[in-house]
Parts: sequence; C-alpha cells; structure tokens
Amino acid sequence: MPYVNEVFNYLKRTSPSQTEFYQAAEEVLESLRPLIAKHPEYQKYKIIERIVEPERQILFRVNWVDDKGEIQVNKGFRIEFNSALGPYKGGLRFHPSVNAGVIKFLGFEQIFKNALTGLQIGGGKGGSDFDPKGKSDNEIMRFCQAFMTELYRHIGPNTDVPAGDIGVGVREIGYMFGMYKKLVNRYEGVFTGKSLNWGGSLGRTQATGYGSVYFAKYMLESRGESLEGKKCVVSGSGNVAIYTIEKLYHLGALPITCSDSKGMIIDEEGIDLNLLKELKEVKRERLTEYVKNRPNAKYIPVESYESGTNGVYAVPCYAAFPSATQNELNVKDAQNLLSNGCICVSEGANMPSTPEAVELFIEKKIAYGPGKAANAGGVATSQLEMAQNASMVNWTFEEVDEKLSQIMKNIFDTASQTAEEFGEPTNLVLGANIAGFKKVADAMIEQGLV
Ligand SMILES: NC(=O)C1=CN([C@@H]2O[C@H](COP(=O)(O)OP(=O)(O)OC[C@H]3O[C@@H](n4cnc5c(N)ncnc54)[C@H](OP(=O)(O)O)[C@@H]3O)[C@@H](O)[C@H]2O)C=CC1
Ligand SMILES: O=C(O)CCC(=O)C(=O)O
Repeated sequence: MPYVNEVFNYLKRTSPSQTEFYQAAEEVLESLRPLIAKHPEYQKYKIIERIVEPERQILFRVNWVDDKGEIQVNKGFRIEFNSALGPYKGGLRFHPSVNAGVIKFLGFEQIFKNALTGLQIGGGKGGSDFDPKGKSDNEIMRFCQAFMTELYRHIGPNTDVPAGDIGVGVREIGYMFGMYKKLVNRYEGVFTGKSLNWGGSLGRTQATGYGSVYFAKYMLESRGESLEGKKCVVSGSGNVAIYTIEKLYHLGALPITCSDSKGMIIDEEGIDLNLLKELKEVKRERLTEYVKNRPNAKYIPVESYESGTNGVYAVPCYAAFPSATQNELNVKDAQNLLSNGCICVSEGANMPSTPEAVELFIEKKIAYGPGKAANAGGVATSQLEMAQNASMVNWTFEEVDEKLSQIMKNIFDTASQTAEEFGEPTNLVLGANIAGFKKVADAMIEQGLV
C-alpha cells in the first residue's frame, strides 16, 4: 500500500538519524496495512501522519554540580506523544545511550501499549543521557533536582505523569517528586512508582516483571502448555528482570540466568533471588559479586559470548524473558533459542528483539509476546496507582496483583482475537499493533482535528 510507504519515507526525511524510532514505527505501520485497507477513514483523517508526530517534544539543558565541585551538563527530554486516551504516561530513562530517537521510539511504543491496557492513559516518555553508574547518592539527588527545575512546568497529575525506566527507580522518583512539590507548592500524584511511604502503590515495583510472566502464562495456556517445572532464561538484572524471576518461581518454573551490561550468570540450580536482590537493589553491585556467594553458579563476561550473540539466549530453555534493553536479541539469538527448543518469548523490555528476530518468531509460530503487550503490566499498575492517589485509598497487594493478572489476560485476549480477525491467529505483533492503534485512532477522530 503506497500510503504507508509514503508516511514512512516522510518520517525518515523529516526526523533524520532516529534509527530506533524508525524501527518501532516501521513495525507498527507494516501491521496497519490490512486495517487501513478495511478502514479508509484513517487515511481520510490523516491519522497515520498525525500519530507518528509527537504532540510536543521538550528538549532541555540540565546543569548540576558533581562531588568534586565541577559543573556537569546533560540533555533532558520529555516527549508528549499522544493524549487521545488520557494524560501522557510513560517512564523516564537515565542512561548514556539516551537521545531523541531512543526517547521517541519509547514514547511511540507507549501510545499503543497504554491503549492496550484499556485504561485512560496517553503515551509519553522522557529521560536524560545522564549516567547514574558510579555516582554518589548526593550526585543522584542533585541531578534529579536539576532535571526537575525544568520538567516540573510541563507535567501534572492530569497532564503528564512520569514514572521510572532504566536507571530510574524509587530513589530517583523520590528526589524528583521532592523538587516538584517544592516548586509547585502542591502535594499531588504527578509521578507513579513512588515509595510506599508517601503515595506509591503496593505491587507497582513488581508489576512489569510479574505482568510479563502472566502474559507468558496466558499465551502458553491457550496452547495447552505451562511454565511449571520448565527452565527459563531471563536477561537483565534490574527491576523487570528481578520480578520476572520472582513470578517464575511462584509459577513453579526454574529461572537459570540473569545478566547485566558486563556479563551473565548461569545458575543451574535456579537464580538465588534473595542474593540477586541484595546485590542489585541494595548494594548496587555488578554480577561478578554473585558467584563469590554462589560457587556452583557460573559468570560469563560479555567478551566470552559467541561473537555477535547474547550469551543468555545460547542457554537451552523452554521460555525466554528479555528484560534488559532494546535490540538485545538478534536473529542469531533467535535461531539459538529455537534450535534449543524454546517455544515462548515474553518481552519485559521495550523492543528487545530485532526485526529479523521478530520475523523468525512469527514465522515459526512460537508463543511470542511483543513488549508493548507483554510488559504493559508496569504502566497499567501505574494507572492503578493514579486511581488510588486520586481517590485517596490504598488497595492491598493482593487486590493490585489480581487486577494486574486480569489486565494481562485482557491484553492477551484482545491481541489474539484481533490477530485472528485479520487472519493470522498466532501473530500477536499484528494483533497488538492493530488493537492498540484502533483505540487511539478512533478517539482521535472523535475528538476532532486538535
Ligand atoms: N521499569 C518498568 O516498569 C518498565 C521497564 N520496561 C523496560 O524494561 C527494560 C528494563 O528496565 P528496568 O528493569 O526498569 O531497568 P533497570 O535500570 O532496573 O535495569 C536495567 C537492566 O538492563 C541492563 N542493561 C541496560 N542497558 C543495557 C545494555 N545496553 N546492554 C546490556 N544490558 C543492559 C542493566 O545492566 P547494567 O546495570 O549493567 O546497565 C540492568 O541489568 C527496559 O527496556 C525498560 O524500558 C518496560 C516497561 C516498564
Ligand atoms: O509506569 C509508567 O508510567 C511507565 C512504564 C514505562 O515506562 C513503560 O511501560 O515502558
């Protein structure tokens, strides 16, 4: 369909060098071809042209002073992509790889992910190229405060509600919220992922990882399969990876790997979750420390991975849970997984598989849950946090977890029913993209040309 090609070419011409954004946009636009053929109104109202263009992009300078008294300068970003379904909602990422193209891909994915949750949240994302690694607690605080001295004027509980992502957790949210409160002189639910001491929701910390495992469970159930007793591989060792591992244990599976940017752990007896939490959540150590406490486990540094592959996906498993970062799983990794008998991939990370890897998973018809569906439990639980803040109530952990599980089931049902309707029953990429897009597109038409 030339229309879709034209929009994609326009986007490449007008937003140069945004590789990750092109990747995310191309996948969605390709999926939309059969929908647009059936629904010419999307073309008439120029929904595709409008949806690939953020409503607002905020780029700003962040000045702060390090512990040596030297001035440091970083870039800050907030991309308010689409508000058809609710206030902009999406995390903040602090990582040296952050640039406009990365934030734009994340914000774009967020539009459809948030729509799939069935909740009233629009799509946005932000962050900075600030590297939190090796920074003191005081430096983290000063950076977060400096970041907020600009961002505060663009956000609000009914406007734009940030949360965490890579490099941003409860500690950073606390420092940013503190500065926001001081600047606006109001105590309000402007962030999610807050500490339980002052407005956070039980279950938000666990939600993305738990949600990704629930999604795998529902994909597998629909095929008469289950995770019980099965070996699983997990990449990453941050928030999403840790709670993926925890939920895998709850469901009787055996998670045997985790990783960080320097290397990976293989622990055939099962990852020691208490040890991992202590190292990563409390001490903020590297994974090399894990094997010092767990002599039977093996540490493999990145340099020892087979060239051009991610070592995690060379480990034989029944199901894989990519939970680190974008494009961490390439076509060679996908081949390794498939040839070792893996039948399920549930993406906790955003866009962790390259387009060629995704194509192979779809062609082989394995249970493949794309990130925008499989990791939507985090943002969905953020919306539950907003709902509790707005009505000044606190739900129990069990209430939140029950709602999360049901939301993941609904997302799976919606994506698979839509995939079936468009003639490819196992293709959840197609199903998730069409179902998410349709909800936003219909709202955009109903709200007029704004
Ligand atoms: N937190 C949330 O609620 C949600 C997160 N996500 C996505 O999940 C993924 C993980 O996020 P989260 O767990 O919150 O982040 P964390 O910062 O808690 O952890 C990130 C993990 O990924 C590893 N990692 C990051 N970048 C790279 C890289 N370039 N190469 C190899 N490993 C890397 C980190 O290793 P190291 O410490 O060495 O850098 C760390 O183990 C991201 O894609 C994020 O967008 C999706 C939905 C919600
Ligand atoms: O909880 C949120 O608002 C955002 C989570 C997030 O950044 C994501 O879904 O990628």
